[in-house]
Amino acid sequence: MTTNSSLFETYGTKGRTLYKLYASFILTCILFILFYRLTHIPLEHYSWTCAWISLFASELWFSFYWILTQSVRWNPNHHQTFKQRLLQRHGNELPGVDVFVCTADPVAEPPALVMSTVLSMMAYDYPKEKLSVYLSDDAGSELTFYALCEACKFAKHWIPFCNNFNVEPRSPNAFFYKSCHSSSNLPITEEWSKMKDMYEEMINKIDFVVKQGQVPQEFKQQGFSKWTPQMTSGNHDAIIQILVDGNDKNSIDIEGSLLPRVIYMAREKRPQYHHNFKAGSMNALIRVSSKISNGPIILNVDCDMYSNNSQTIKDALCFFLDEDKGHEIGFVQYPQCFDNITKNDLYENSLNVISKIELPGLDNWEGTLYVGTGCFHRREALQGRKYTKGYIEDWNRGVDRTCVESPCVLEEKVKHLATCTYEHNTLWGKEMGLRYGCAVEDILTGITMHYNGWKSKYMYPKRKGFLGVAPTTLEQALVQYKRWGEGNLQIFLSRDSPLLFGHQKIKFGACMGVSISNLWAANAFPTLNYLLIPPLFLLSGMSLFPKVSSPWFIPFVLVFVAKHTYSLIESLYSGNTFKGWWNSQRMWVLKRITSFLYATIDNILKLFGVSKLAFTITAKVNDEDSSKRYDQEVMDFSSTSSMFVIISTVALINLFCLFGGVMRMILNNEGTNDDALLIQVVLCGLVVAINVPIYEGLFLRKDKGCMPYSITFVSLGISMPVCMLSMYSLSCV
Ligand SMILES: O=c1ccn([C@@H]2O[C@H](COP(=O)(O)OP(=O)(O)O[C@H]3O[C@H](CO)[C@@H](O)[C@H](O)[C@H]3O)[C@@H](O)[C@H]2O)c(=O)[nH]1
Ligand SMILES: [Mn+2]
Repeated sequence: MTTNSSLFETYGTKGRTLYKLYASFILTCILFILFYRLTHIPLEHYSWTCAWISLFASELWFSFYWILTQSVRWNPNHHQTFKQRLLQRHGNELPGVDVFVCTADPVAEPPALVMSTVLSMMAYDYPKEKLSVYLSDDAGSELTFYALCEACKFAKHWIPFCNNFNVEPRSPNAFFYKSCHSSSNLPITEEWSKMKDMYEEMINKIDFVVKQGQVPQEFKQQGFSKWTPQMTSGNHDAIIQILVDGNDKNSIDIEGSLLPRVIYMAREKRPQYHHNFKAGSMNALIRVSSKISNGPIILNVDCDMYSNNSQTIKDALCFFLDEDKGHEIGFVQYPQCFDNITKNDLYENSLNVISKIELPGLDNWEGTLYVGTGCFHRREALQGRKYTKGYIEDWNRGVDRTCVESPCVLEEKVKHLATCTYEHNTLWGKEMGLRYGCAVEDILTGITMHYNGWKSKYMYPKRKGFLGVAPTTLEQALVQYKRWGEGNLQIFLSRDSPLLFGHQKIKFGACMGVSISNLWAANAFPTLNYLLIPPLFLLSGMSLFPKVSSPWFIPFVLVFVAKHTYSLIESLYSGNTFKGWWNSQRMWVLKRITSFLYATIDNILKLFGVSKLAFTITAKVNDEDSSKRYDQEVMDFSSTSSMFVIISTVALINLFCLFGGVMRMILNNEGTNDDALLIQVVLCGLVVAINVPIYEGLFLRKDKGCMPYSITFVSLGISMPVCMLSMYSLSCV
């Protein structure tokens, strides 16, 4: 129910009855397939029986997984916000908002890029006295600190420029790039050129310093004394620097308006203490900010995620401040969108289907995911408070700074909150703040907040709220998914598992929906099985599927055709191209047999205490050569990753089996048996078709991005004997 006093409105998706009919149809066919498998087990020889049962097991798993994916397709939710009403009602007393930006490595995450994010955050269309931007630098790098000092100077010009010309997006990097490369509505005026020159000057300075690897003495201003020569990124004191302080008369831009607060933080690092990656830095930020600005709303972004829409804060506040439902909302998540996706999305980085279908679907169950960036939190909820009926937020919460301390005094006063030992014997990382010990701390933290009784909203606005950088090589994409798959499976196996233990705490639909990603990794073995067994048996002429003439053939074909047609429609609806869908089908296979396989193995090793948690940061820049390949949508194999061995081996086995199997059928001319092998031929043929870029990388391409020779040799060395052995041993039985 919505009244015209609501600050937001929710509506479902059209055509759900049709969808439910389709789903029931698929379910019926699936049941037929499973029944067929159970009632037709071949008992002639052992290997055939085993293969049959293994396919049955895979199909059973895929069926179960498919049922999970229905939860988010049942009725995806969408929201509309009313910012005008918000301003009418709360315009004069909007809550304080603290923005947290995390960075961790000045090489993988160049300071110039991070500053564009920071500047876009500073330039939000929001009362500046209510806005504070915190940058956590896990590398404790003076290069990043230098860049931030420069960015604060530049902001004095940039923010008034944004206001005067209604600039969008407010990341200078994205803005100038976009206005040079596409038709921008802003004419190239004198101001525009002046601003661009100023921006380039700043970037050149930052890049110069980064290239030098240190800040030249003459560039050093106040604050740099905290960096000593002995300091390393993994071993240093806590550093907190208030660069722009709201109370300071000098904190104004060139037009005399107040600037938002800007704070730099590098928490203490010592080799003997685990720093808990991003979760650790977020928790330090929560504590430090509580003494400096203490905004009741926290916005968290990754260092590459700039604000693409200056109205997003107001947009998000429409949820929190809604008189009817706002009090129970713990967080509002915006989709993770990217600026560098190519037309056909070669590595399926866009997350389009997740953003357009799955997260809105989870919203319907009041339990969307916190995905680590582009998320607004209620500070109290993030700190671990449980929701209780009648809870009333104090939106005026803040820090009483009437008896003003100087920034230097304040910096020293809050330093202890960012030390290694502060959290010892506290609930931080367990029940307070972001949760520790998981590679997807964001997902786990979101789930915990739901367990604590908070609801969440997922908002996909017309103009995207945030844009970031997606991985641009195959290896980076797979490594990122390995981390995600691993962390998610760990959640599934833990006491926080929504599917196993969440029923009483959150809606069952949410338990199912969250488990889709929790169980990504578990698809590895069933998929490998399906990619290897049918082709190897095709090679030996042994059928594992019904004949074309058998009535049991029908459910197999129906499921296959209907499921893929639907996935194509869904993909097109979510904004992909046809080729993009085809690419996503390939990545679906590649991720499952590498990232998710490794993720599963790592989880097993972790159970035995062998493997330790790691966080490989995704590089946000690449060399020119590989960027060019990415822009041209040519797959990049230029590394000797063991993942590529698996990919090549599976692709080669399918190629050999298709070739050998079809040859055998032609030579033997086994008319009746051909009929029984058709599904295997088609399956194998599709796997080969999808792997064409892999074969090109192995044998045809000569550029720097082709498959390294060592990988070609090793994968040939594995796939050929496997095919020969299986042909020989299976033909003998
Ligand atoms: O020790 C660390 C490691 C990472 N980060 C920051 O965490 C963010 C995410 O790292 P990135 O390498 O870009 O990983 P992604 O896979 O792109 O990140 C997604 O997945 C992560 C969980 O695996 C979440 O933490 C992120 O918020 C989410 O965007 C970046 O800003 C990093 O600077 C830290 O602050 N400290
Ligand atoms: Mn990232």
